[in-house]
Amino acid sequence: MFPAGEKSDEVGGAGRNRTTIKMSRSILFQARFIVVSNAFLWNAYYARPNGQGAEAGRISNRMFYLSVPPNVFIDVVKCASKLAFSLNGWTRVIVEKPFGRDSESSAALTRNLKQYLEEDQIFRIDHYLGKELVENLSVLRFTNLVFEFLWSSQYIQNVQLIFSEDFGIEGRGRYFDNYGIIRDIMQNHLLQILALFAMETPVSLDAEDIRNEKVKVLRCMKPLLLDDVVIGQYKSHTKDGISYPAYIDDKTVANDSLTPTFAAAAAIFINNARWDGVPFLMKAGKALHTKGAQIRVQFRHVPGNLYKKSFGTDLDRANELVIRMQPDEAIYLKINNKIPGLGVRLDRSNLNLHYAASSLSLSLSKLRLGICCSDSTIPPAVVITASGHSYDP
Ligand SMILES: NC(=O)C1=CN([C@@H]2O[C@H](COP(=O)(O)OP(=O)(O)OC[C@H]3O[C@@H](n4cnc5c(N)ncnc54)[C@H](OP(=O)(O)O)[C@@H]3O)[C@@H](O)[C@H]2O)C=CC1
Ligand SMILES: O=C1O[C@H](COP(=O)(O)O)[C@@H](O)[C@H](O)[C@H]1O
Repeated sequence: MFPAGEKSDEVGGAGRNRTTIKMSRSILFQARFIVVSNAFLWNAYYARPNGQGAEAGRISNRMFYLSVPPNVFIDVVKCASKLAFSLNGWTRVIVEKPFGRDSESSAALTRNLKQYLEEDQIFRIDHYLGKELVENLSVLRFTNLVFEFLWSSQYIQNVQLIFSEDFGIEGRGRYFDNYGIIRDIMQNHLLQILALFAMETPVSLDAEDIRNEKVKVLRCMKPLLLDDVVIGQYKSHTKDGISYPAYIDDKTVANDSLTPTFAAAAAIFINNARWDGVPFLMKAGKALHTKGAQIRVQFRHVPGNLYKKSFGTDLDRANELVIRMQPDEAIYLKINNKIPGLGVRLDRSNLNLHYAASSLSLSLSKLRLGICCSDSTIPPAVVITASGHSYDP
C-alpha cells in the first residue's frame, strides 16, 4: 500500500465496516493509510513471526476506531494492545459515545481503557460535534455582535433541540436495546449541543477551555424529574401500502423490551445568570415521520408592539432563529416585515443562510482524519476527554 521505508498510518476499525471502508476510499487512501476493518483479521495481519507486526522497519502510527457496541470496547482494545499497537509510532483509540450507562460505568470504562492506554491516546468523540452547523454555532455566537447580544433570558423565551429519524432500529438492537433513545441521542448529541449553545465565552478556543465552559453549564442544570419526561416506543404501522415493523419486531430486540425509542424532556433549566427561567426542550425519536436535527431559538415578544393589529390572526409573532443541522443545512431567522403595496399588512419571512449541499456530511470522517493526521485539525470542541463531565440520564 505504501513504499517501503516510508511512514504509514494505519486504521484498525472494529464494527461498521462499510463506513470505514467508504471513508478509506474517499479520504484515507489518498493519504497513504491502510484500513484493517475487521478485528478478527488483526491476528493474522499483525502477528508476524518476527514480532514486529506490519512495521517491518517503517514508522507506523495506528488509529483504532471502535464502532462496536460499548460492551465489547474493552475486549477489542485488549486484543489490539496485544497484537496491533504500534511498536515505533503512536497509537490512538477513538471511542464513540455513549461512554457508559451512568457515572459509575463511565468511570469503569475509563479505568479499564487505562489498563491499555494513556489518557492522551484515548479520543472520546461525539460525531454530532463535527457537524458543520454545530461547529458553526460558536462562530455564529462569538463573531457576530447581533447574536451574542441576544443570547440570554432577557431576549430568548425558549430553546428547542429536536432530533428525529424516519427509520427504526433496523438490526441495531444489540447496541440500542441496552441504551435507549435517552442515552443514545439526548444524553450525548443533544446535551453536547445544548452545552455549546449555552456556555459562556471560553478563555480561548483550546479544547480544554471549551470543555471547562461546557462543564459549567452542565453543573448548573437542574436535574430532570420523571414527570418532566415523556417516553414511548414505536409500534408497527402501514403507510402507502407498505407496512413497517414495530421496535419489538426487530430480530435483535427482545419481544418484551420496554426500551424507549422516543423521548421528550419538557423543560431543562440552567440555573445561572444568563439562562435563569429559560426552558430548554429536547425531543428525540426513531421511526417518526421525518428525519432531521435542528435547534429552534424562540425569542420573546416585542413589548408593546405597535403593529400588533397588523399581524392578522396570529398576534404579535416573535422572532425565531432556526439552525437546521440536517438535512439540507440552513440557518434562518424568522422576521416580520411589511407586505409590499398599499396599507400595512405584515408577513413572516426568513432571513436565510442556506448552505450549498457541498461536503457537509463528512462529520465523522472529519473527526477521524483530524485525530489521525494532526491534533490541530480537530475542531477544538469535538473531542470529549476524561475530564468531560458525565451526566447520568
Ligand atoms: N449507527 C450509527 O449511526 C452511530 C453509532 N454510533 C456509535 O457506534 C457504536 C456502535 O453502534 P452501531 O454501529 O449502531 O452498533 P451495531 O449494533 O450496529 O454494531 C456495530 C458492529 O459491532 C459488531 N459487534 C456487535 N457485537 C459484537 C461483539 N460481541 N463482538 C465483536 N463485534 C461485535 C458488529 O459486527 P458484525 O456485524 O461483524 O457482527 C456490528 O457490525 C455505539 O457506541 C454507537 O453509539 C455513533 C454514531 C452513529
Ligand atoms: O449516534 C447515533 O447517531 C445516529 C444518527 O446520526 P446521524 O449523523 O445520521 O444523524 C443514530 O441513528 C444512532 O442511533 C446513534 O447511535
